[in-house]
Amino acid sequence: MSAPGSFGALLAYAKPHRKVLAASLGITLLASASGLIQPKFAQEILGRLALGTSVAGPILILAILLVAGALLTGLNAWLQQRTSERVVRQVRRDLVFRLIRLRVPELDQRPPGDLIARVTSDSTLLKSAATEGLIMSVNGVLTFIGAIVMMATLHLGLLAITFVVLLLVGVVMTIVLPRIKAAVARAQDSVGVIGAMLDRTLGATRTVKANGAEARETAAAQEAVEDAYQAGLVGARYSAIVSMVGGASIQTAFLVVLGVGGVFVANGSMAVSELIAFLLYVFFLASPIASLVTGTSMLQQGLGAVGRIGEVAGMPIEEDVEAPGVPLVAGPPPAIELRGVEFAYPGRAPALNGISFSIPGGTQTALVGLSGAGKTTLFSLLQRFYEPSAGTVLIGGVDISTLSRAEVRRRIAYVEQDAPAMAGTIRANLLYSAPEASADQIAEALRVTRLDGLITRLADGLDTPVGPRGVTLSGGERQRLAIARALLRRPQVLLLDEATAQLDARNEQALSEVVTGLAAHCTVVLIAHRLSTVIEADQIVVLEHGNVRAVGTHRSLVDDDELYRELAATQLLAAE
Ligand SMILES: Nc1ncnc2c1ncn2[C@@H]1O[C@H](COP(=O)(O)OP(=O)(O)OP(=O)(O)O)[C@@H](O)[C@H]1O
Repeated sequence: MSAPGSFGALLAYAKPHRKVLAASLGITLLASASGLIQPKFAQEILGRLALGTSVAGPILILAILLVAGALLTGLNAWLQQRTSERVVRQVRRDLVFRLIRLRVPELDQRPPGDLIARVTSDSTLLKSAATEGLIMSVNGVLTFIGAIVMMATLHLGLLAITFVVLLLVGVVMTIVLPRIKAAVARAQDSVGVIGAMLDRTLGATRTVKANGAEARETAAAQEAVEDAYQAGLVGARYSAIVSMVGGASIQTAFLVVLGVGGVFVANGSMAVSELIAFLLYVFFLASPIASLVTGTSMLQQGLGAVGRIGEVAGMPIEEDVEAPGVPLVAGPPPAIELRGVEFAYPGRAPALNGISFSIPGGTQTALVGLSGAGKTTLFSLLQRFYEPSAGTVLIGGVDISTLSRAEVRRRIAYVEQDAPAMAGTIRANLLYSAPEASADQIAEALRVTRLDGLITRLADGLDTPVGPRGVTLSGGERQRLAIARALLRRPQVLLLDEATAQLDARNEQALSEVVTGLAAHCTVVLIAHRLSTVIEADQIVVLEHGNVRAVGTHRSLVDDDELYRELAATQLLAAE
């Protein structure tokens, strides 16, 4: 695979469209060739006029060439732009596919706004580079060679003079073009930062407003806006230099050729018609040079974006999560076993230090411990969001590292710590875990989670939108919605991360009873900070600094474990 940002990587995007691009290049060359022979016809017409013979033939051919050239140019523009759109569509499809499947460790490190910018903004820059830029560059080179050959047939001395002047363009382009690429990459990085900043701010609007931090957030985003502007200016400056040198060199070449050619004509070593044809070629050169300049600038801009797009292609994804239409795994609730499980987040002290304990199938186990003890981390390992650095996790006696992630996750329903609802309606949120759920099943899940009252109060009932991240619901309603979603999944294993933390006493009690009842159908593991859920548990695992400190029932732990007793006596496990 080509390195991100390399020309090879850019070509890879164009490769699937090589036939259309080749056709388009062919048309471009044809149009250029027709332009290339026009000065020859002009020379012919001038010659015939001098001799007094008919010029009708050459004029007719010239007219046909002009019309055909215009038609071909139109067709070409359409072909190129359609291909550009297709390239962008493919890049966006690939990026979206990969971003949704990025591994959790990668996602935990990357600001979503920057990742989004790669799909929206970087891909747009690639648009013209992978098609128009490529064709213009190749066409520029080939037409340039064509013009040089034609000029060589007219006068070698004048060609040599023209060359010297044009050499300047080559030197300037070699120096300037890599700088355009760097400037574009910097500008795109800044666009990514703007996305990341806004994502951060808009994702926490209430915190921003409550802290009166609008000015600070605006200033931070404006800094990135300014960076993008400055980088854009640098790119614009270099592009201007290239165009200026391109244009000036043509004019210089024209004047020099006119002067020197004039001398040749005066001393009779060159015909006037030859000089005029040669001068027309010098002017004609402006077109391939402009093509080259614009085309290579576009390519450099594309390369700046290709680097950022290619980075995503290099990020590891979860390749084993595709399971379209595969039903949840049915069967008796499985036992869960952890054997010597060790884990550390990148660059952090170990979060789990060789944990071992068993959860019998069809029971309810509560994990308790001080904040940061490693409870949520354990859930992440159970679902293979992260992999342990040592030890084994077994579900139903099977080492989950031998199963695909899809298979592991199909057994499990998970209610996250902050129970996020997804933008959309209440119904969409419920069906997210179980698209096939019947109206009766939905009604039952709502009844159990005591959401039925809320639904009847809402004018649009189940079709009420919940807003971004479910902001139009209360914290407790959001939590109950997440639990209802998990129940509809009818999982073998139910993981509840402090799922009842935001519920009022009545709802909490009701849900605790539901959860206890569920243990008959699935293995329930819950992270608990409150006593009511813990008391009912068949087993309680007390974690401390990534170690299992004690395992037992509420009664036995109150008697035997000091930390548990302390937890039970304080707000963590509220009043007995
Ligand atoms: N994604 C992450 N990247 C790096 N470190 C993390 C990450 N998630 C958690 N940690 C760290 O790992 C340790 C264990 O965190 P974990 O979330 O498992 O604790 P917890 O017992 O669930 O705490 P709480 O009860 O407060 O939710 C903590 O020190 C935490 O700072």
